[in-house]
Amino acid sequence: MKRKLDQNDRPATVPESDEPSKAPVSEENISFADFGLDPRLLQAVAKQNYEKPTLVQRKAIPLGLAGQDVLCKAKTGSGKTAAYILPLLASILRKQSSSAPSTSALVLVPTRELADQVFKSIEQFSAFCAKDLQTVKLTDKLSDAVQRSLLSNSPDIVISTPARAWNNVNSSALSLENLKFLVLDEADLILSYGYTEDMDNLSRSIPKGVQTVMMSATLSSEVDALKSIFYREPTLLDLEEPEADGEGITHYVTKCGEDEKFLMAYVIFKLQLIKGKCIIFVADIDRSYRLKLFFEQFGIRSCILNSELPVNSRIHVVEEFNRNVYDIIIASDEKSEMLNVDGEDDDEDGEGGKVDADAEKGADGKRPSKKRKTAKRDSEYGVSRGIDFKNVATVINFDLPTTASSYTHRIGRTARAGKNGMALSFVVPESLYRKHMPTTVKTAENDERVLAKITRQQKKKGKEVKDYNFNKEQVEAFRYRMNDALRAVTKVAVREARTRELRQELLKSEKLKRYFEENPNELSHVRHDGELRTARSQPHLKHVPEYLLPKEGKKGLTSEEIGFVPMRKKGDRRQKKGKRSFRAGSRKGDPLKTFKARRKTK
Ligand SMILES: Nc1ncnc2c1ncn2[C@@H]1O[C@H](COP(=O)(O)OP(=O)(O)OP(=O)(O)O)[C@@H](O)[C@H]1O
Repeated sequence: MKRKLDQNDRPATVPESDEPSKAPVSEENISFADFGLDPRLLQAVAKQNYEKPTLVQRKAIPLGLAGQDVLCKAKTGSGKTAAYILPLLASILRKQSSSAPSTSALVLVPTRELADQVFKSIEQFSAFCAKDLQTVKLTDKLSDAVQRSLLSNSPDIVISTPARAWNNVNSSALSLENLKFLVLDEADLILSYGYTEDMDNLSRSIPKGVQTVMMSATLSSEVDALKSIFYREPTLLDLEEPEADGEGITHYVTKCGEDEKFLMAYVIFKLQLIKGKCIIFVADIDRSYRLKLFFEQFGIRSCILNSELPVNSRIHVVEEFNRNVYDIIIASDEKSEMLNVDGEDDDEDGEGGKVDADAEKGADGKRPSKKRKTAKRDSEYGVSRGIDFKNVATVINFDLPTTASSYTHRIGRTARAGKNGMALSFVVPESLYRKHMPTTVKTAENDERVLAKITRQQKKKGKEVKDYNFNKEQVEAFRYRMNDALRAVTKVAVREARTRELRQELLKSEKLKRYFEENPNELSHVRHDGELRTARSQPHLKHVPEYLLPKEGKKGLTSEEIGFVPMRKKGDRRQKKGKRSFRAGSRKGDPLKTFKARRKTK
């Protein structure tokens, strides 16, 4: 059995290259060039401005290049994608150009969103050798005939969910006969999405000796189960990166009643207490529309992400968010909602997944009928796992997730690639929980108990979960307006908004489908953060009257050190415009100083 490596081990041997031998390079100073990668790959790495490999890349790339099986656990946002893509591409480029075309690599992912992201990463890393390899992703909404024709040329790399991959293998459209490289990205999630049977089937079609790499942010019993598809014992990389003081994520919670969540969200966004881009997680789809309509009342623009929306729109929303077109995404994290309806206990270390899988699977190992009934939802949807939302300053848990593990993945959307970020969670105390939480959101596990687990989980990582120092008295001044807005957001308005958005997005999705490949730049006019206008409009709410604002400005609402998370890089579109940000102490643009909360221009 191969031994387990940890981060203190010296780097695995860098494979031989034709270059004359150099003095050994120390672990920390290793560069991408030291891996002996194909120059075309190095060019692509340089184009992405990656200066140095991250820890997971330093450990996993040499193993991958040496042909070893790897099972790797590394934290969210640590650069796992490049850690497997680079060895995968290197292995394909080593293939004899004279050999007959065949599919050499299969990348299995749990969601369509992730498939799209992996596809784009492969495109970026193969930018200088694009003519030498072909990549196909099978997760778009394509007919079987189209998928068959895509596969007819035996593309070098296929990216797919296990279900799609198996369908195509089963119909002989995809041959895995010459497979050399298998990747399971977000490995622990693959089983919890109900792909057990597909994985079993696929494992029988995969030839022995295929190099297998599994990547995950958590190690769980699902990963153990998946190990059975390995033909060799993998090298285990269990990497825990030390965070320097003040780096990474700062965790805040604020205890509040159900309606106070809306009050705080209003104050936070209308008065720009939090700067930069933000993802707000809510427990279900209706809640996301409720919050969006609520924000609309105040002229706060936001986009929605949920499993009901067409996949093209979902992908486009993430892309545009990453290009800084939008500031706020409201995402319903339906997996965690559905997976924990029975309130099973979860693992405190955030290494969970078992609960997810057990709750998700029926006795036959398939997804439960509850899910089949909601047929319109895409079972291959997922945003809290694996998606690389860029430069997210804050993750707000408007509804607390039901497990500590789910918390880890949600907050992993911020502080990625060595940046800083903030997580703010609204926690409904036990006394109010039973009484006021909507039944759709309520679970057997109440917020306070989940919070206790999260706190323990973070403590083990040396992190503190702090109180968000909100001056509740000052915030109270805004309650009247909050109530006004919330009254307009009726159940009927939410239902209509949901239907309307779906209709609009289906139309947009058609457009996106037609133009995605040919004219990606022409899509800038397809926005996803328009007003739904199904709630009664109250124009006066869009302005913040002077008398509501505390004399001390922002300080009157939150303590000085929280809220602002500098995230922007040079050359950022919005930063260039310089429209929304204001410096501390400057009156210009600060709604608390000018007493005019400005609406974002369209
Ligand atoms: N060596 C590097 N230097 C700078 N940035 C990097 C490097 N490697 C990766 N990144 C960037 O870090 C971000 C996170 O990378 P990636 O999505 O691969 O993380 P991950 O570990 O797969 O996260 P998750 O577990 O959430 O899927 C990406 O924006 C990526 O471009």
